[in-house]
Amino acid sequence: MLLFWDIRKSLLSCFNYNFNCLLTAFLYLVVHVSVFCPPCCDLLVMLSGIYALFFFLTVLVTIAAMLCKSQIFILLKLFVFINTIVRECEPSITKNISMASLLIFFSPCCVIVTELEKHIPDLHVLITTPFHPAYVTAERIKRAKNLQLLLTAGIGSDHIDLKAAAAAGLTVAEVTGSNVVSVAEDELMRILILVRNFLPGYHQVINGEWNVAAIAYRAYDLEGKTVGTVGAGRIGKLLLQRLKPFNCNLLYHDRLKMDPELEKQTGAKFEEDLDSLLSKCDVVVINTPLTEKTRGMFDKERIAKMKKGVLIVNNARGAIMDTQAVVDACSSGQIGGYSGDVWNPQPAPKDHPWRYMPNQAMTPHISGTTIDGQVLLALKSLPPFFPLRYLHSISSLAECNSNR
Ligand SMILES: NC(=O)c1ccc[n+]([C@@H]2O[C@H](COP(=O)([O-])OP(=O)(O)OC[C@H]3O[C@@H](n4cnc5c(N)ncnc54)[C@H](O)[C@@H]3O)[C@@H](O)[C@H]2O)c1
Repeated sequence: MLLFWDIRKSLLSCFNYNFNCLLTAFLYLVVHVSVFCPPCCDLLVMLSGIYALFFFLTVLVTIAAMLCKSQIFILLKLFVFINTIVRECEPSITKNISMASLLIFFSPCCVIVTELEKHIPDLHVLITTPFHPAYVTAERIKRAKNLQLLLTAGIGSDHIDLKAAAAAGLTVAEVTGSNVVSVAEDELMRILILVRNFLPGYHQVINGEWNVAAIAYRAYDLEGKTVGTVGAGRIGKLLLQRLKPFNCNLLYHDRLKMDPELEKQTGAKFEEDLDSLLSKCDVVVINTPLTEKTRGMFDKERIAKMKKGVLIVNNARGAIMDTQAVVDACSSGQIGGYSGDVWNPQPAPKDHPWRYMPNQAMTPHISGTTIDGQVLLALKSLPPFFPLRYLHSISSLAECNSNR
């Protein structure tokens, strides 16, 4: 699979550089030889035919390789999770799983969901992603008589009915710590987008407008603002570290206090009481998992306790928010801006109200799916399967971009 990537790279560079050079040289040759040696024309026509055939084949293989690009990360994930099985599961589970019985459902669009329904009674292992989750309901678990392992390709297994999985004796595993940098960076970006009122300016450009005042009246500097993270685990801590140079007042709320050294390094202050943190923050970022306790944690009453015009970033899970309460608060101005990549449910239906509420900067579930995030996800688990040099060869941003 990685070899294929390299083939694609060399084909593209051949196409971009070598081919252009060769073509230019060839055209020079045709013109010069035809002028000075007319009988050679037939030979040149034949050579042109061979060259055109070569070119046509190159284009075909390049297109095929480009189409395969989207499959590469799916395959990377596959290897990550096979490794997870080997490392994290009891031998009693893994020894019964043959590769033939490992059916994978990464993207449950309607066709694949139908496939999932069809195959679920035969599955031993089911791999799903939080990005486009196949909701593993109690009903599906009940039908999956052979299921032994549920793997999540990412962080957060709330799309799985964990109680039903536990009752059925299933192991649920996920790749913790995998794409946390990608999510933390994305959160920083969203904070700036909201604080600087970036999106209306962008829309003005698209719409051929120019109205500085319409943007500036609600654009601020981040410096000096109070920013709080609800949940300071892996992602929350990375965010606090990244916010430190912006000279904000940093607060965090979590079930657990951070290591004093990290508290000192980031300057973040612990707030034991959530509502106390919320009443102080200009910007609130949500970084808790979706659990029984956090589901609907931000309802109408809690949002009302926040500062008027508060900016909220939520890349954790959509269901931590009360959907309608967010819409109402964005409309009334209680929430000054809401941004995130997680929805309830996913994929968000076309009529999801968050698509149409004012002052939102929402995206599909993309914060953890950068190229670097996916390569890192693989790097954390792949070494037993592949020499690292193959992966390093695709991790440079310039290289990835030049291959688009
Ligand atoms: N949008 C994405 O692409 C994406 C990617 C990765 C993770 N996530 C989401 O982000 C969440 C956090 O990821 P992480 O890697 O930082 O997880 P983590 O387990 O390292 O951190 C979660 C933190 O939340 C705290 N917490 C849990 N319940 C709490 C509660 N009721 N009140 C206060 N604090 C509570 C925990 O103590 C922990 O410190 C994941 O569970 C997942 O839902 C989203």
